[in-house]
Amino acid sequence: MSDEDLVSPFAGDEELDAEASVRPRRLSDFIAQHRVRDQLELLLKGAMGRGAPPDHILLSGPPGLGKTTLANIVAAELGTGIRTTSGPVIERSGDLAAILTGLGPGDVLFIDEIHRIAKPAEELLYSAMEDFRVDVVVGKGPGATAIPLEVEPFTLVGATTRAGLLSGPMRDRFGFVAHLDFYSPADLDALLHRSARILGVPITADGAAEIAGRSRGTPRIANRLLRRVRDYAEVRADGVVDHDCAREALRVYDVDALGLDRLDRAVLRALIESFRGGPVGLSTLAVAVGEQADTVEEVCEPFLVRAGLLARTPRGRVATDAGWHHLGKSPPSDGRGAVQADLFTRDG
Ligand SMILES: Nc1ncnc2c1ncn2[C@@H]1O[C@H](COP(=O)(O)OP(=O)(O)OP(=O)(O)O)[C@@H](O)[C@H]1O
Ligand SMILES: [Mg+2]
Repeated sequence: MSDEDLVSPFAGDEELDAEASVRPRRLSDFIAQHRVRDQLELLLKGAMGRGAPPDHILLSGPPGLGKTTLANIVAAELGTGIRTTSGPVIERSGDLAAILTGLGPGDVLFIDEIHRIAKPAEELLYSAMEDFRVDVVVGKGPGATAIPLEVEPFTLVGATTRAGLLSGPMRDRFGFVAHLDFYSPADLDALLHRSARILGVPITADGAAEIAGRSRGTPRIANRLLRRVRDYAEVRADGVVDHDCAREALRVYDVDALGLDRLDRAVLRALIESFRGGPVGLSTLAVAVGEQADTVEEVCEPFLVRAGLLARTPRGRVATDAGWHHLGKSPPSDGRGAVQADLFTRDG
């Protein structure tokens, strides 16, 4: 992963091992998200008390907030096996039928990116979820016959970053839907102390706070920044992650006080310096920073909008007052920058 991607919410290929070492295994280790944790605990304990698998569970929320972690925790709490697959991998309904009929009683089937499952497989999943049986069609044309197969009672845990793309019938078949929200700096602070303890990295309260504030509300980013700051602490300092060390390390990696990286700042700077705060169209803005419009829209903008620095208006992108202040500049006195970040989140 390049340092450009240091604040990306997506996991890099070589990052999974590093993540596994600090991934919470039980509900009691899962930091924050108290509402979801509470509800899940009731759901799981209730089901265990009855000796039946719990309702199917849908976990939705942005990348890096703990969906895969929770899916594994569900199986650990239930004491069952877990079979993991993902929507894009299941191309044919036969693939899914094989997975379903291979499940042991009470197992958890985790389907990541469930909104990307192919339609025929999705339909097969409906009957499996509802009646614990699937009809496998053998042969083609008029001679095709449907062979009903039993599936052991199981719990489907689906994860999606795009709950809106899930079909209605699919969503209706989940008895429990949990939406994960971004974490507060205090939550990330607790998370960083936990990770540091597991990694054996000495960390001070203000060191953790410094990293937490730059982690964009995302555990994956907090853990990643911790790993980079640890490198710095071990190579250039005395090994302790304290405030100065965290600040210096993140300066080296170009992650600023709000968690913006170089490209995020370039977008904001172009908007303010080249277009006087906007409004300006997405493609024009993208050309100004020498990036693809898609990259600007999908990688930079969501966080700039969430941080209240940029707004999408029907006439184009606009820097908010906070955006001007973040670059150490005063917004224009005509109040153009005063647009509320949350007023126009629709695309412009
Ligand atoms: N509540 C939490 N407490 C402690 N660590 C967490 C928590 N949530 C997430 N993490 C850590 O953050 C990392 C990313 O979490 P996870 O892989 O579960 O995210 P995800 O929602 O599945 O992301 P994606 O959408 O990219 O699949 C994990 O390594 C895990 O250690
Ligand atoms: Mg995941």
